[in-house]
Amino acid sequence: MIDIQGLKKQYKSTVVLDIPELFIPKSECFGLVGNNGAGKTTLFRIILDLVRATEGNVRIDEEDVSQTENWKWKVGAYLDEHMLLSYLTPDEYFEALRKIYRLSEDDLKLHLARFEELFNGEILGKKKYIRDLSKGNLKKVGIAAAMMGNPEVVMLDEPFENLDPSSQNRLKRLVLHEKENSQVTFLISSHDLNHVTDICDRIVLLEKGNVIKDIKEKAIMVDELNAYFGT
Ligand SMILES: Nc1ncnc2c1ncn2[C@@H]1O[C@H](COP(=O)(O)OP(=O)(O)OP(=O)(O)O)[C@@H](O)[C@H]1O
Repeated sequence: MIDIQGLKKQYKSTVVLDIPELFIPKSECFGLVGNNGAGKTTLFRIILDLVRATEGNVRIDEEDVSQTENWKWKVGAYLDEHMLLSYLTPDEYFEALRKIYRLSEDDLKLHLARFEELFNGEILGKKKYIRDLSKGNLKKVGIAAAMMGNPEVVMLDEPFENLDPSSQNRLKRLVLHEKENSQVTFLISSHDLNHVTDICDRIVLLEKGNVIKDIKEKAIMVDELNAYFGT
C-alpha cells in the first residue's frame, strides 16, 4: 500500500533520512520510533508531500505522492497544530471538514460520537476557539479530524504527547477498536514505547535517518526497544 523506494532527504550536505526500501501493507498498524532528530517527522512529511525528497519516492497504492493528487482522499493525518484552522471553534472546524468530505450531518454526528470518551466534554459545544485550546485538547481535535471521511491511511505524529493518562488509554482503545473493525492502515510515531508497542503490529526504529530495526514480532518488541533506549 505504501511503498518507499530509495528515499533520501538532505539539508545542505547533511543526510537526515536514508531509507533504501520500506513497504507498509494495507491494514498494518505501523509504529515509528527513534530519538529526537531521528527523522520520524521528516518521513511523515515526505509521505504527505509536505516536503520533497532529495532522491527516491513514496507511492501510495502505486501513486507517486509528489506527482499525483488522488491519494490525498485516502489519507488522513495529524502532524501538528498547523494543520488546524485556529480561528474556528472545534464545532466549526468539524463542520467545515464535513462539507469538504461531503458527509451528511448524521455521518458527522456518528463520527464524533466515537470520540465522546476521548473528548471528555471539553471539545464540542464550548464556543472556544481552537487557538485557545490546551495542547492535549488540540491534539484530540486533530486526531478526530484526521480520522474523518473514512481514510484508508491515518498518520499520527506523536499522538500520545500532551494527553493526560486517561486520554492516552482512551486513544489507545479507540485505535485498537478501529483496527479490529476496519481495514485502516495506521502510521504512528511515538516516544511512548509502551503505548506504541501495545497497539502496533510492527515497529520501525530510526537512528539518524536510517532504519536500524524493523520488528514484526510482538513478543520481542518491548525487550528490543528497551535494550536500544536503555529503559
Ligand atoms: N527545514 C530543515 N532544515 C534543516 N534541517 C532540518 C529541517 N527539517 C528537519 N531538519 C533536520 O532533520 C532531522 C530530522 O528531524 P525530524 O524532525 O524528522 O526528527 P524527529 O525524529 O521527528 O525528531 P523529534 O523526536 O525530536 O520530533 C533533524 O536533524 C532536523 O534538525
